[in-house]
Amino acid sequence: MKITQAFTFEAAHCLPKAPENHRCHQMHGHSYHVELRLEGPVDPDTGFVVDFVHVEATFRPLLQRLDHQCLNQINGLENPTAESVAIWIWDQTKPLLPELTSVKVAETPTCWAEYEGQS
Ligand SMILES: Nc1nc2c(c(=O)[nH]1)N=C([C@H](O)[C@H](O)COP(=O)(O)OP(=O)(O)OP(=O)(O)O)CN2
Ligand SMILES: [Zn+2]
Repeated sequence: MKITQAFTFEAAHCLPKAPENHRCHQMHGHSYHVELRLEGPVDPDTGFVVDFVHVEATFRPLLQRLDHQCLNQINGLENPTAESVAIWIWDQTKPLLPELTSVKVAETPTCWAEYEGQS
């Protein structure tokens, strides 16, 4: 069974490795949309794969590190593409939520990166 929980945060970023004439080279902001997907058997007692309340409580401290921040100033996010934000979230969340199978990070409703580990 797959379950997904969605979160949002507001943040500024620039992409220093993009060419200077690239529109994302300059500082700008996004309303980021994050989806955490978890997979596992449904516990016959609770009816849950993992309690959404537990997922939210586990992810909240990481979300607070991102929300209303300049992502470039966060360790490991010096080049904060959607891809690198997804990997950063995965690396810190997977040890806490072993059932995690995918992290999706959308900068806009039409652009996102999805990371499933090790690629
Ligand atoms: N593969 C990637 N390509 C780009 C990334 C990325 O993270 N991974 N990021 C950007 C910029 O952050 C850019 O802001 C992305 O948004 P954009 O497509 O430009 O959409 P905007 O909302 O900023 O602009 P619109 O006016 O809505 O088009 C670029 N590429
Ligand atoms: Zn951007």
